[in-house]
Amino acid sequence: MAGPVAQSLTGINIKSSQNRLLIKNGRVVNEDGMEDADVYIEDGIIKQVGRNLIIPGGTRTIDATGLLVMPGGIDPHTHFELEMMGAKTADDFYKGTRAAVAGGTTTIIDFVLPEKGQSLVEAYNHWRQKADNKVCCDYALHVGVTWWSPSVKKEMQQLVEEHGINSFKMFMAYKDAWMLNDYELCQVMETCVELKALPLIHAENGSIIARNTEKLLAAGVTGPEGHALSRDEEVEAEAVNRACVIANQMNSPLYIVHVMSKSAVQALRLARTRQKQPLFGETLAATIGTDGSHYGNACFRHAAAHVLSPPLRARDTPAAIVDALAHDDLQIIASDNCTFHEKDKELGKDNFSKIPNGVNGVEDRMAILWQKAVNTGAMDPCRFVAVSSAAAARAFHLWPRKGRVAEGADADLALWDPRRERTVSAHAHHHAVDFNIFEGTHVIGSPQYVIVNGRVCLDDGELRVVEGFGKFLPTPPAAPAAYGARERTSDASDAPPADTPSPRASPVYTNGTPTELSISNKQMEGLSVSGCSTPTGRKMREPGQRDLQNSTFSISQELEGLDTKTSVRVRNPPGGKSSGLW
Ligand SMILES: NC(=O)NCCC(=O)O
Ligand SMILES: [Zn+2]
Ligand SMILES: [Zn+2]
Repeated sequence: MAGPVAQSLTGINIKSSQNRLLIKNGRVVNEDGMEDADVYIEDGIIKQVGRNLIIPGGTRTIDATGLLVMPGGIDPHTHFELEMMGAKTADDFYKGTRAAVAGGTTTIIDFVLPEKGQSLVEAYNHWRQKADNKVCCDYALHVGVTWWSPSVKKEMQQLVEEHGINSFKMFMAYKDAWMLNDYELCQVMETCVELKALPLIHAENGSIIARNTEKLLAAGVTGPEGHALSRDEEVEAEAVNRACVIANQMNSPLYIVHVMSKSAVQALRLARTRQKQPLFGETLAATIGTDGSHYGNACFRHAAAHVLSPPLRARDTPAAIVDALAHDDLQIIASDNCTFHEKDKELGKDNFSKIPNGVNGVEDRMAILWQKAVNTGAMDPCRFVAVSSAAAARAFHLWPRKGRVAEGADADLALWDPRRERTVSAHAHHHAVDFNIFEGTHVIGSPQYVIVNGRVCLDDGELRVVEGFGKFLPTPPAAPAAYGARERTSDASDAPPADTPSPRASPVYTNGTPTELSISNKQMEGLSVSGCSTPTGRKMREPGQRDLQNSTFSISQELEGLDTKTSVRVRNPPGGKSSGLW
């Protein structure tokens, strides 16, 4: 008798402590505001957010005093278990998602990349097989359109309608491998519009890169420095501009992956003034956390470890890219985690064009962003949440189930300690690879707890992930952020579908026409815009924007005198003027 009773009692205890969780005394941060509030979680879902909550007995309590309770990070760009350029990435779906969770990321979106001529659905099934039993956190998938034919078009439809895919990546680079020509890009984008899927673009001019590479090799430049020389900023910016023009002609929204240069940001900024449909810009932790000076390192291993495409840029680029993220020229930060062991990077020992492309980032993305953007004062914690989580949730139609601390949302949380100090190192990271491009970077701010679907996976600094615990997230088409913007005339029209949880507070949007919103200093007196995120990528321009950088606010109020098609929710900070953050 004693055995079964004890077992069942233990079972109850385990069940209750796993299923019920109270996070007390923390400061909840969303993209549009912060509040001191407790968070109660049951069965993987956030059930209550507020003060003086009534909580059932047997609930585990985490004291979050001094911690920021933020939505877990969403990294919309990873490559786990990818075979590329004759090598296979070091991080598989287990080690990759384990590293993600260690750094505060609770959802990743990986890329299915079919071989030329391979069925897209077959490649998708292969990716599901690789990932499903290994992921430690939830994941979704983009599918690459690496070749084109009528059968590919049919399979895109099948993937959207039957397999939960709502985004397709195209390459303007990797000539003779994944690259599509402009005519093909037009057709893929048209198909995306028909399916209400979001087209993603790797924007670099592959033909110029191929020719430059031939010339550099002929001139005896074979080392990793040749990688950057073969594809300078102009080569990226031209492709960004061309991709935007093609999207505009096809009347398509567009998402540019891994924007790496100031010139590319400038091209995006210009395009956005004329773009008819939403335009998203993604950058990488690598871009803000390091720079292209490493390509000149005499050690091949060191220089090659930094090779990715587009390449890292000049030393002034990281600060400029942080600024672009802070001011909504860019909306999202990803990692493009694509790690290769030293022996694989050596495939390009005598020819830089054969170095497998890719770096780490899924683990350190959030801490690097915090260090480079929040600790420097470029960004407030709300904007941090927007670019590291909420904006990706919106773009890929996971919002507000993901990317938000709110009743009804998935209990994916990063309990962030803004005082926790550490030095990034390959000796301490959780990647499979033995090199870290952020080696030696001192960061202040890291997660102390990470909760994945209600399970405490980083527990007071100790990593306790479970292989296969995560699940595949089907992403439906017609994300409002990509396809709903033109119809939107008020916050209400952006309401989530009936089957998704409603957020606690209305998000901030500019919407309607593709004009830039300008707010005068007079209009801004005593007011702060709530959050800085705009799902359509529309910008809020000077002088209003700067005034908003360090603001906290609570009471909603509509600004008068703005274009009637533009609805901006503003909040009056307690006491009239902006106060400190936390
Ligand atoms: N970015 C990179 O260098 N490697 C991963 C493949 C890609 O995203 O282009
Ligand atoms: Zn790419
Ligand atoms: Zn990539």
